[in-house]
Amino acid sequence: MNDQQFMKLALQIASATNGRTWPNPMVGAVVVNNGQIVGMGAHLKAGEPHAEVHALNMAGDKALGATIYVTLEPCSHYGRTPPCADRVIQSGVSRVVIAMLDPNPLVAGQGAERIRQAGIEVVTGVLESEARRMNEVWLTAITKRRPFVWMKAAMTLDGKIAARTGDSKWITSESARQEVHRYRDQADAILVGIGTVLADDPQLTTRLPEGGRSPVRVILDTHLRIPESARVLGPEAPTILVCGPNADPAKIRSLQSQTVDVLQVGLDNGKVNLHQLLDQLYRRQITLLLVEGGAEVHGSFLDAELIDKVTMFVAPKLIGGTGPSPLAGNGFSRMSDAVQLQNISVEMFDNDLAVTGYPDRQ
Ligand SMILES: Nc1c(/N=C/[C@H](O)[C@H](O)[C@H](O)COP(=O)(O)O)[nH]c(=O)[nH]c1=O
Ligand SMILES: Nc1c(N[C@@H]2O[C@H](COP(=O)(O)O)[C@@H](O)[C@H]2O)[nH]c(=O)[nH]c1=O
Ligand SMILES: [Zn+2]
Repeated sequence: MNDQQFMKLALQIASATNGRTWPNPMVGAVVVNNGQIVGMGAHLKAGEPHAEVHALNMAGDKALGATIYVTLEPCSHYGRTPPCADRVIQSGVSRVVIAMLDPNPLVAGQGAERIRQAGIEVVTGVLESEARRMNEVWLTAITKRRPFVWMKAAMTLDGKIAARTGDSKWITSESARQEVHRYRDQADAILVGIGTVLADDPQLTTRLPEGGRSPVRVILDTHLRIPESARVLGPEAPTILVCGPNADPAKIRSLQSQTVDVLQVGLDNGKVNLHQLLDQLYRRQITLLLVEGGAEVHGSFLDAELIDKVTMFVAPKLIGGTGPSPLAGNGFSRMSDAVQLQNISVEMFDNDLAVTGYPDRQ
């Protein structure tokens, strides 16, 4: 096997920890001596040992003269764990192959430099784009200091998220909706607007055959119109109600509970300031925010240029009429100003399409 194949293995081990290492990145490491794998490991949970440490512990003295493949530059700082760069140097490996440098300002090339200074050969950029894509969430969070925003919507072929009566059950198939629960299982938080709560009374929990973890529920509700009976106020997952500065204090107190928090943020012409909201959510260590609608919320995230990834489910059915489309808000006046999506992928769930893309940011 060559460098790319061993790095591919390290990436596969890392991606198996999807959604569980936050607010840390997913990282995998493989130690190879004379073409034989002598150690491998992944970072399993923030605060626990890093991938390199697991792999080098497994290799033991077989690390001597070996090559270590790691999907992220060995760290060089004392966070919740000691620096991997030192561990790598002590291990006796003679070559370090890195997929991507670590943009965390605490590391940012210093790890690789320290290893080079110790006279060890360092190669970088092997399967770099795969490594960046795998940690797209963490990369956005660590560089932009806000959660990665993943917009998910579902519409009929004629572009509606509900009938003109508001009825929306169901647009997509059971298997497409199950895929959405796998997104929720990965997400740290899920966000909807009060309109969706009033229309659908959603639970917004993760309900997979194998269980899954329910994200924090974030409800944009500027004037706290949410009824006390709303299912999202239940105890099965934490809920953050986001309202404006002049919401009724009595209502705030009546809504607060063991699992319900009320977060007041500033308003931008009558709507929640999304930059302030994301800053507050980031402070709560939320790095992947799944935005599930409705149209006004999606439109305001688009207007604020805060969408990092889009998945649109398209069901091959026609509802007709003047029902709502997936994105409202201000939008753009010219088609040439439309947000162009890149790195498009299309999946099918029964007859439903799931189109995923990334807004192309110049
Ligand atoms: N109506 C449809 C969707 N509707 C999405 C709305 O957010 C809806 O309120 C929630 O999905 C309901 O959440 P919960 O199941 O109660 O946790 N989303 C979809 O992907 N397909 C559809 O057909
Ligand atoms: N998970 C991971 C790294 N994560 C890096 O270290 C930071 C977290 O440090 P700590 O708080 O000590 O866990 C994280 O933000 C990222 O920059 N580095 C690595 O060498 N290998 C790993 O497996
Ligand atoms: Zn480390």
